[in-house]
Amino acid sequence: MKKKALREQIIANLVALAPDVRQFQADELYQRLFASHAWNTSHTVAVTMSTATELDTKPIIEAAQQADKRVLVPRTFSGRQMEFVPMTDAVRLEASEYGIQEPINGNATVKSGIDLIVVPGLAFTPEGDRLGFGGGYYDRYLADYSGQTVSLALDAQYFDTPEWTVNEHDIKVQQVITAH
Ligand SMILES: Nc1nc2c(c(=O)[nH]1)N(C=O)[C@@H](CNc1ccc(C(=O)N[C@@H](CCC(=O)O)C(=O)O)cc1)CN2
Ligand SMILES: Nc1ncnc2c1ncn2[C@@H]1O[C@H](COP(=O)(O)OP(=O)(O)OP(=O)(O)O)[C@@H](O)[C@H]1O
Repeated sequence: MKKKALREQIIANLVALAPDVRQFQADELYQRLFASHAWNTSHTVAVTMSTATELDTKPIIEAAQQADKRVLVPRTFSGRQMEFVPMTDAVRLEASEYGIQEPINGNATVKSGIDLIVVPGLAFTPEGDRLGFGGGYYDRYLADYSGQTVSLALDAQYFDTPEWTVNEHDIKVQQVITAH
C-alpha cells in the first residue's frame, strides 16, 4: 500500500480504538518500557508531546520525572529539522501549526547528551522498521545519533513485516515494545 493510504488507515484504526482497549494496551506498554534496560540505564530521555491519536506520553514524562531523569521534548524548525529541549518548570509550550505542543523557550540539549529517544510513529515491525508521519524529522535526527532508541506500538501499529516502502534514509529503532 502507498504510504499515504497506509498512514490514513492506521490513523483511522487508532481513532476507532475503544478507550478501554487503548488504555489496557497503553498500560502494558508503559510497564514494559519502565522495566526495560534502556529505560533503567538512561538519565536523559527524549519523548514527544503526544497528540490525541498517538499513545499518551504523559505517563512516560511523569515517570521519568519521578525517577529523576531529565526529560527532553522536541521543537521543530525550518528545513524539517528538530532539536530537543529540557522540560523544566520554566518551559513554555505552544501548539505548532500541526497542533503539537512545542517549547518556545529553553536551549536545545546536544545530541550526545541524550541517553534514550522514545521514537514516535504510526507503524513498526519487530525489526525496528518504522513508518512516521511523513516529515522525516526523526530519520534526519537519528542519522548521526548514537544513543538508545525505543518505540511503543499499540496493536494497530504493529506489523510483522513493513507493508510500506523502506527507504535508504530510514533509520531503524533499536527496540520495538508491544503489548503482547
Ligand atoms: N507528538 C509528536 N510530536 C512530534 C512528532 C510526532 O510524530 N509526534 N514528530 C515526528 O516526526 C515531529 C513532527 N512531525 C511532523 C510530521 C509531519 C508533518 C507534516 O508536515 N505533515 C504533512 C504531511 C506530510 C507531507 O506532506 O510531507 C501534513 O500534515 O500536511 C509535520 C510534523 C516532532 N514532534
Ligand atoms: N536523512 C535524511 N536526509 C534528507 N532527507 C531525509 C532524510 N530522512 C528523511 N528525509 C526526507 O524526509 C521526507 C519524509 O520521509 P519519510 O516519509 O521516511 O518520513 P517518516 O519517517 O515517515 O517521518 P518522521 O521521521 O517525521 O516521523 C522524505 O522526503 C525524505 O526524503
